[in-house]
Amino acid sequence: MPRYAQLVMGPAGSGKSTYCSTMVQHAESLNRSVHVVNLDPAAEYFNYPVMADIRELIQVDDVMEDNSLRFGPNGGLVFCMEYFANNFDWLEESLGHVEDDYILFDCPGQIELYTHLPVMRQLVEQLQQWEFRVCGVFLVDSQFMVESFKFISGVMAALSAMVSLEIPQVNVMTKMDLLAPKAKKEIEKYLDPDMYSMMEDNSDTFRSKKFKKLTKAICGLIDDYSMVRFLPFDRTDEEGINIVLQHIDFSIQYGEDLEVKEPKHDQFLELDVLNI
Ligand SMILES: Nc1nc2c(ncn2[C@@H]2O[C@H](COP(=O)(O)OP(=O)(O)OP(=O)(O)O)[C@@H](O)[C@H]2O)c(=O)[nH]1
Ligand SMILES: [Mg+2]
Repeated sequence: MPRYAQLVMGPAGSGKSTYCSTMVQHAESLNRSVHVVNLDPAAEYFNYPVMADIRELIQVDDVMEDNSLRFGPNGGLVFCMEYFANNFDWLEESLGHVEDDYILFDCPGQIELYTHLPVMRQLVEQLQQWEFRVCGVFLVDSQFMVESFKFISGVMAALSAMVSLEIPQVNVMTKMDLLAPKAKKEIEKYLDPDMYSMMEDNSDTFRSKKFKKLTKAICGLIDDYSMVRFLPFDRTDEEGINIVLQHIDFSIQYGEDLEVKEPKHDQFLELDVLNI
């Protein structure tokens, strides 16, 4: 039986922990069981029940207080994640093996974890060895995406995670509920972007010819291969949340191997009441 995992990634404050708790609630309403593992050793607050918490293994504060290490918050986090990568047996023990496992991994916000450090890739490879099908879910805050240059840098961040992890990835624009109606309209063009026209709209702003050429080449590459696309995520919109979940499920073929489950006793009673 395969197991399923979402690796919830994205820059600091992009809404990863909120996404996880929203998804757990949504899954509950669909009668599906989804668990969350906190992989942020600096996490202070999240409002979902955890199946496992990396802070039981190592905490950033302890690393920073260690006089022989003398790390700041970012170096401390990288140290914690490397320690985690050397202790995957902790994760294996914490995960156990539940039937039809579907687990969300709430990852830290340091972008270097997804661009050039090996930890997340090692985690993916380890999960795959444990028979997990893993989907990357890369979140970016819609508030920072309403201008084309910011959008291009968001696209590049998502793309570097895709390239470094080599797993299916669904990119999500979060906090859509915070956008004013005008910005909401404006953002539609960024969900399925035409990079060439975006580039043309901004061609006056380039001072350097070389930079213009480089940006054009990047935009062309992304557009020609339809490499990056975003799905909107509004935590108040159940239907929208479901569309995101369906895309992810599809990418890891969730449901294809599920066995038909016997309804529980009280579900039989419900059917009786309905005369079915
Ligand atoms: N209105 C609104 N606020 C959101 C949404 N998602 C996140 N937030 C808020 O944005 C802030 C950051 O959200 P988190 O879920 O903690 O973000 P994170 O990516 O886990 O942050 P780090 O773990 O620190 O990197 C919190 O104040 C959330 O309440 C959303 O969809 N709508
Ligand atoms: Mg978080």
